[in-house]
Amino acid sequence: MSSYTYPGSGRSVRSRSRRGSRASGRPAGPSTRASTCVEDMNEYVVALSQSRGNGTEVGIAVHSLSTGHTVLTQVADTPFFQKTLQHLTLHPPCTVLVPENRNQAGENIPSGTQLIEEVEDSFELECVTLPREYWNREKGHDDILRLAVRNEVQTSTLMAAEEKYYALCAISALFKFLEVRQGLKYPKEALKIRYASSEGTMFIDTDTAKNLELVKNTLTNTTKDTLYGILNKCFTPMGSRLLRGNILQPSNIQHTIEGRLDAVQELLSSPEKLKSIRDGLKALGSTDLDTLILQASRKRQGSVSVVETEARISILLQLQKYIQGTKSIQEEMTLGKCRMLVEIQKEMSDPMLLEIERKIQECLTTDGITNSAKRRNLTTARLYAVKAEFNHLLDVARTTFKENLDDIEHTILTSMTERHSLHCTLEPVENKFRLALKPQDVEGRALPGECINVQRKKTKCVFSSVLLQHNARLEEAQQEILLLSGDIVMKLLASVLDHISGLYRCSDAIAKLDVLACFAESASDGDCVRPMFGETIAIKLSRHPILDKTLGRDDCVPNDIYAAQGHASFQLIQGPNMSGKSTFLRQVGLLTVQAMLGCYVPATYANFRLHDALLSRLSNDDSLDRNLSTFASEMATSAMILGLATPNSIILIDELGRGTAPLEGLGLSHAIAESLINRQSFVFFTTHFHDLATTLGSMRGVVRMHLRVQDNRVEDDNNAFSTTFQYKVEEGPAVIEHYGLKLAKLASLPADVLNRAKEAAMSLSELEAKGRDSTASHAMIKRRKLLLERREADNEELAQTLRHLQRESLDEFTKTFQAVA
Ligand SMILES: Nc1ncnc2c1ncn2[C@@H]1O[C@H](COP(=O)(O)OP(=O)(O)OP(=O)(O)O)[C@@H](O)[C@H]1O
Repeated sequence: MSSYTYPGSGRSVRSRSRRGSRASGRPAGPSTRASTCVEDMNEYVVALSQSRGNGTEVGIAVHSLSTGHTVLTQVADTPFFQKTLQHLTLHPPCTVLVPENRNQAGENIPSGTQLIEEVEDSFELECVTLPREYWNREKGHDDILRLAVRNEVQTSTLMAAEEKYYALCAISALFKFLEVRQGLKYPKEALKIRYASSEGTMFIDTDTAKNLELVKNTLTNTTKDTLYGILNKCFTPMGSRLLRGNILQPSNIQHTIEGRLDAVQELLSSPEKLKSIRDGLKALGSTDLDTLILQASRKRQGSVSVVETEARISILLQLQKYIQGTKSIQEEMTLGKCRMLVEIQKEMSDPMLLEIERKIQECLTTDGITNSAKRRNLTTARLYAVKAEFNHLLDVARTTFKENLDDIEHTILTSMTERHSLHCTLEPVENKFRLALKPQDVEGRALPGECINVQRKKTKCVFSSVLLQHNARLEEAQQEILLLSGDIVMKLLASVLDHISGLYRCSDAIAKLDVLACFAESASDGDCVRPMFGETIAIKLSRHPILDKTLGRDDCVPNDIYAAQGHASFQLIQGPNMSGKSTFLRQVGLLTVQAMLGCYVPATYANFRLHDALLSRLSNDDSLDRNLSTFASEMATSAMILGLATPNSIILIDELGRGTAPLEGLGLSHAIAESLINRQSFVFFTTHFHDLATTLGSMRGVVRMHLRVQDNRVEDDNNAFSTTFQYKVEEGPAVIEHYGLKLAKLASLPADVLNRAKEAAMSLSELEAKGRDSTASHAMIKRRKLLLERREADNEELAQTLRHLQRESLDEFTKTFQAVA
């Protein structure tokens, strides 16, 4: 068991080696290493509040440090906390807060130790404990009231969180931590806080997200060659964020998905419109509107110093530019017919945005201090950022300033020319002025004594003058202007933020539009088809979405996929090593996610089901880095799958039972498969166990498939042969035997080793065949004996036994018949 130190509130709770901690403790949980991607930069502060005792109710509050977005939720979790981990994968944490508890001796101990272990192992961080009094339901409720932007989202958040005790506790601890420990004080009603329900989404456990490489390439630790990487053609950070969230938690509500598909179809039908919209989005640049809104909220209060005023003006001008940018996009959308595009257009033309634009336009000059061409004239820009005639007092101060400036210009410049023949110019710098001369005017020449702070540069010589320094009136007037401007800008920002909900709505709308336009763009450059949804999975000539891009369309072999409730829910897939089994499984998973995002898929026809969960046991999650044995990991993942699988789940299992003795592996694989068949989940199951095909083959719902391989056999004493992998999935059992040996030959294993391996394999096959015969005769003897014994038993029991034996014999007959055929 891991050793913890209990150093008191707010300090790390763990002082153990992460590796190996599980090996000595409870059974290993499924690998849950998070699938974060580089862009996320783990920027979320997360608070977790778990029900006491054996319950697994977990309240989660997450807060983005860059956008201020706060999401709370409460989940009834599995024993290994997959749902909590999935939520954290969506919001990669930099800090995780947990409540501290006291044991009988009055010492502080972290509560929910198992949850803490899972989180620490998955996200490679150490949780931070906070005193119990921070975790307060009422305070959580008040925080939402105090900090959330007042709009319909706040109302629905309060309603949804009303009965969620642990979620409210978590949010109260979160804000207490941010305010007290981090000194982050948010102004009232400035944050986007929402309650997220997992209802209406497909659950994807963290292992599956990782193994399908949905958002992170495990080899390169980037988004390259991931589903996110190939789909993400978004221009805005909000769009990319939304896309990533949707990939990790796709919708399973048909209305929502069809709405997106309608929008994509409409954009696809008008390439010019799509291009103009994407050009408009591109012009918005990489500015993160959510971050900008948060910065604006933070600047709502504070000093009116020059630096602060400058920052406020910069934010206001960026907001104005953003709103103007959205206008051009709206114009392109006026012809929108489908529901979602109409809604987006409505959100983007929110009257609040026009009001914000009007207010900024009325007050500020647009070519203010953000204009880089004028940066050298910063002081002047600062002084004239607020428009003339906007404020009478400001106009008066400016007139005084101008008079002083003219006066100085006249006195000093004239005096310099007349007395020293130096033709100076006046140059504003920071909050003061200085004089400047061209280098050739001062070359080899000493400057008069009244010139001080002389700096000779390549392009000019700058200096100050005693006269200039003593001009207090000029500085006074300048300060007056800056103070008045600061006050005006502060009020302007506050009045702009009265419309903060309009800004947040606009940000959401831009994100949605960006994602839809990116789906349309992806669909426009390839043979993709609009997916449909029904009771069966039927996909014609589908391509692996990532291989399609990386290998190229010509080299990516298309495959049909079919599964249906009842007669074909369990696909048992066999084939030699390297024949493409794992790739096929991943293809099924990726296409399912892609379709449920509302995205066209690479196929010629596609019908999907809407699933409640996508679960998997794929072969590259052996978690060596977590000191888990392959077998322990397999069993834990299988337990998780069996715990969550329903008839609406889609499950991908790749070569189960490899990590233990073959017979045990076969037995476990059979039992797990049988359980999934009985649940009627849609399962794609690859295996190297030939016997599994025999034991499962006759069960209702099982369809046997194989990956076609062309065996170019010229088998002689030298084992000369070659195998062509065709990556084509076909119905029926696999036909090539000892393909492992053939692949080993291709890998240039020494000939003597190969020959020995072949001999051993042949002998084992013979032994196995003999064993099967003797087992069969043994079973027959047992059956006869049983029949004799049953003669004495009551008639019904006898009838049942006979029926059972009849079924068994029939099955065996069918199998023999199929084998002979
Ligand atoms: N449909 C396809 N089109 C093109 N190439 C493919 C296709 N399917 C698989 N491949 C290629 O074949 C290689 C082997 O595929 P994969 O790993 O899926 O085989 P496998 O049967 O699972 O092998 P093993 O049993 O050894 O794990 C992959 O590297 C992949 O690039």
